[in-house]
Amino acid sequence: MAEVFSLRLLLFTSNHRASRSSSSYSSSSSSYKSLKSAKSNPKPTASTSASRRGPLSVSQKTQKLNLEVSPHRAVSAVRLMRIEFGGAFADLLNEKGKGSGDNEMGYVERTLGFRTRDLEDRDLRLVTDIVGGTIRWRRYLDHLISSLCHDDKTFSSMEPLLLQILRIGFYEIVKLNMPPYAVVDENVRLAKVALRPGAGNMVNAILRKLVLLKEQNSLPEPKLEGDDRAQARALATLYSHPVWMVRRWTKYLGKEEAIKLMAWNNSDPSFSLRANSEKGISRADLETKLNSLKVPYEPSLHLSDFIRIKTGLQTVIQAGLLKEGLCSVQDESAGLVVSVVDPQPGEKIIDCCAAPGGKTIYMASRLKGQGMISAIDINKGRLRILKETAKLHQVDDVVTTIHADLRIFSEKNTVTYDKVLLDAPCSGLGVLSKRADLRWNRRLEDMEELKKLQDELFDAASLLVKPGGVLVYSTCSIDPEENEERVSAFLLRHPEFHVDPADKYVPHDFVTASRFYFSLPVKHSLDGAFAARLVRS
Ligand SMILES: C[S@@+](CC[C@H](N)C(=O)[O-])C[C@H]1O[C@@H](n2cnc3c(N)ncnc32)[C@H](O)[C@@H]1O
Repeated sequence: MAEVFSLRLLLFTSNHRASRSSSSYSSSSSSYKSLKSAKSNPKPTASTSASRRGPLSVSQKTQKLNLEVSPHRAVSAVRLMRIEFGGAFADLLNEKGKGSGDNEMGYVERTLGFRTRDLEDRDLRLVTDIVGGTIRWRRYLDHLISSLCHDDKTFSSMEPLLLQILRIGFYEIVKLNMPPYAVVDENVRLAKVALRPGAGNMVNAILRKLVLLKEQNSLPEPKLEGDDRAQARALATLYSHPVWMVRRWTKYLGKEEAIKLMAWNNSDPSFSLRANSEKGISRADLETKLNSLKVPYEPSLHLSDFIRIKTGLQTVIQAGLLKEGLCSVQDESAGLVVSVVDPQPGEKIIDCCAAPGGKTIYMASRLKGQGMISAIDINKGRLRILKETAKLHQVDDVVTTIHADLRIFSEKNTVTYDKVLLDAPCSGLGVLSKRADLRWNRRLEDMEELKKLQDELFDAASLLVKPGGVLVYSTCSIDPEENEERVSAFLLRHPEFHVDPADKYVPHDFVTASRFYFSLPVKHSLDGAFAARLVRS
């Protein structure tokens, strides 16, 4: 399938002429010229176009034109809408009268005449890159866009799809350094096709201003000046994070480290794969597979069955390695939490917040068929995924799932366990490079609620530990208030527990002064994670 689709669209010829002349940019860049050998998409979009614009006159119906939009941009724009508005996305389409309210891809198909499942691998990768990058850089991009709008109202009242198209264009020009003329041309066309000619003109005017300013090296970036608050706001815009995160990290890590952390969060994430030893797949077997797929990798320095890949995850997925259960995508930082638990064959273990089961399955593989793991979670859907994965990975004989609220389960339960893992619900502040949208979904107020829940779950989990047994509290957060502070508060409430130093279970480099396990993204080039190993007297 061609990278650029020809769309047969019913529009006034005059509209088309106007739209072409309004964009003084031509897509003449060599890299884009090749994309222009578009195959025509036989699916006519006349009826969908008509439904958006009202009934067409006879002259309109007979004047069919070919327009080209790049499918990855169109799909990216609509996907960004769904991510930002979630369930409200369908209503939004109805309100604006541009869709019947079903799913995003139905909307793309009706409006633009192609289906996401028809996208080529290359386009799918572009969608991933553009969506991830545009979300990460949202605050920064919006600052630039609003600075280049006529007035504040133009920006604040901008219709959502138009804003997404502009964000994509700004991201491509400023952060991806793509050929600006091609980007302007393609995004203008997308705005015209997906919205109306006037929207295309607006995209054209704003993107052209941007290109000019970029060429003159005078982008309207915020200055790092004024008091702490003003500087935090400027940093938040420059590195595109919420202000409260900048203030928190500046407080706990210092300004320089906070900046490095934000830069890390904005970089392309790398992934680790775990060879599925439960199914008899060794790391060497996985390496052979990756070699044949031409996916570059590096063996983990810390875990014998892990491999790091910077690119090629799509290839791994498409080759069916995950579907066949030959390997799992699991960050080494999560693998090291399992090392802190140190599951041994024959042990009775309970994983208290288990779903979707990354750690449960890895722990089960370390039991080598001897022992048992009870996996509790309050979320039925996620627990179902865990159950299916256990089956796929052939560890379902040692894993039992329990759908329950841990706080209620532990009060009624009389059984105690050798080892208890509490991988607590947390802010996820250690995984922001992988979870591009998470930074915008977390609020400072969430932290207080989370800490209360973490304390309650910690107390509940402690009831399940047998005398002499082990309790591991872990998070994928780098925030001391969710980590060390929760453990200190727990130890004050529970003097029957003491710290078992993490040094025996993970490399020294990952052990804090308080003898907990801690991976820090900038230092270890992994996700952030924390684990405290406690023993009951
Ligand atoms: C950080 S995630 C666990 C990730 C999991 N350990 C893994 O490695 O794949 C936290 C989990 O806690 C569960 N949870 C939250 N509140 C709970 C409760 N009161 N009882 C049991 N599970 C709960 C959530 O549904 C979520 O699946």
